[in-house]
Amino acid sequence: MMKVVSPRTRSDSITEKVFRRVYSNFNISTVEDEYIHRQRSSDYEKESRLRKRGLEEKEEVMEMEQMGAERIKTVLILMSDTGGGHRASAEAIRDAFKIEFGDDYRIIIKDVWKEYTGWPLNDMERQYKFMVKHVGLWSVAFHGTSPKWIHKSYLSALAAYYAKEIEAGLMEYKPDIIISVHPLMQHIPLWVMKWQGLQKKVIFVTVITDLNTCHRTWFHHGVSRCYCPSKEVAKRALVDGLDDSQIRVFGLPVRPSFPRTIIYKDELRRELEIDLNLPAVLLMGGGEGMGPVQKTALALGDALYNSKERNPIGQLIVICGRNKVLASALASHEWKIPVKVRGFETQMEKWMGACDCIITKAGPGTIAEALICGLPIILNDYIPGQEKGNVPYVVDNGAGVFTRSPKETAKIVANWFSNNKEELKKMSENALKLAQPEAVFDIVKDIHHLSQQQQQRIPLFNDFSY
Ligand SMILES: CCCCC/C=C\C/C=C\CCCCCCCC(=O)OC[C@H](CO)OC(=O)CCCCCCC/C=C\C/C=C\CCCCC
Ligand SMILES: O=c1ccn([C@@H]2O[C@H](COP(=O)(O)OP(=O)(O)O[C@H]3O[C@H](CO)[C@H](O)[C@H](O)[C@H]3O)[C@@H](O)[C@H]2O)c(=O)[nH]1
Repeated sequence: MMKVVSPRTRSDSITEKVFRRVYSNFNISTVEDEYIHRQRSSDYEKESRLRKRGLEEKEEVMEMEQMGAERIKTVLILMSDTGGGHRASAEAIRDAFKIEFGDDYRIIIKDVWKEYTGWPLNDMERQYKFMVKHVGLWSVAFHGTSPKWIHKSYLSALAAYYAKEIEAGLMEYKPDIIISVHPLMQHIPLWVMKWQGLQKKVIFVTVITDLNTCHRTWFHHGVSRCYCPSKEVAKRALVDGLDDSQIRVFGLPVRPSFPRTIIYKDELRRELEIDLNLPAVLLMGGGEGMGPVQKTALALGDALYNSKERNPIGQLIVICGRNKVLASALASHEWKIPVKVRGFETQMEKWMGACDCIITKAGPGTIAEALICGLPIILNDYIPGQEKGNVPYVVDNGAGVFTRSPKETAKIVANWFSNNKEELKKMSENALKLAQPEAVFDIVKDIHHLSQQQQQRIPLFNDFSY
């Protein structure tokens, strides 16, 4: 039973103000009842004092109504550093919330599994890294866990085992909205929320960060929304039984710094100390520096050097991500062309903006960012399973080519930089056509809309339900 705040026990605490807002009708009538009662039995002075209080109370209720509308909402984004893609999307969503809604939302990005649970959930980064290094193992794990009964039974066992820890992790921040940007972060939190009776009170949405052949763990029927980056993924969601009303297709969320960086190539090159006149190719392999990066760099070192005229026809930028072994091997090599070897970069939009084309494994984040920058893409590898479908996504849309051969890759770049500039230009135009720079803004606006609808149905639950 809720406590009724009488005028005599009035307090200025926000909780009570909000409380009184929710129960305003009850509260006002209590004030009036008391006023009438006292009017009958007491002297004039008391009567006028109470009347004044009653007016104050009504004013306060109006003030509280305004406060309620403006109350800061908490958004918890669930992700894991299995690769760099999930964090990049989480940060994109955080930044877009900030740009669109200022301080109306408090955004928290967390790997709740890592911080609150035990093995195997708290060790996914290492397991993922190990499995994708042994692609056969990853392929078996990815496809072997595709049937619902397999991943559901395993995940439900983990949810039951870690229910208390996960509940503590999720509820520490009292989120109004939970956004999952990871394939293994639907089932467990939704089950735990159901057990705690919070399912109707906390909005739960999934933002899928794979462009095509994604894992089925992304699709959970209990979500308010499932944001799909492409029509292909939306089709899979429908086949998996999600309702049309749950699905939205806006594109993959990319950090707003990408569309918002005005690309003055010369200025970026000056800032990054890159040669102003030579065409530049960017070589990378996701957040972990995966794929045939080293061999490709060496092949480019040869192919971009005109040995007859003894001058380079292009330059190379290699971003090794967290792969320190790769970075030190490349840094110690002697190059005939200008080469920059970098580790994990936090301003990828600048490096992409300064280059003319990109070579990468088929990571969805890198692809979506490169498209926004209008970079023709050479895909030189893909992780079986979730990245396989990214190859036709790029190639069939004329935004790039696929080859696993480092020599072939180097030849294509040398050709683009010398005889075939037209093809490079055409592919750049196709890349820009495929880009969806507004996706992340469309996603946060839709979540905001959901949250407003929720507030109308269950006003300000957050102050009372946890
Ligand atoms: C024996 C049955 C095992 C069923 C396992 C089902 C679900 C696993 C859930 C939690 C375990 C935590 C281990 C996580 C390993 C890291 C996976 C990861 O984080 O992948 C991230 C990656 C994108 O960044 O995710 C995906 O693209 C899709 C996720 C695919 C889930 C695959 C999980 C496989 C884990 C262990 C299974 C090992 C062998 C399975 C062999 C099954 C043969 C029937
Ligand atoms: O130095 C670096 C290197 C990379 N990045 C960023 O890291 C992200 C890499 O993401 P990708 O999706 O290209 O690839 P990852 O392999 O790192 O991502 C992982 O998550 C993805 C989902 O988002 C896919 O599931 C993918 O298969 C999986 O390996 C990109 O945003 C890229 O800009 C940096 O910020 N700095």
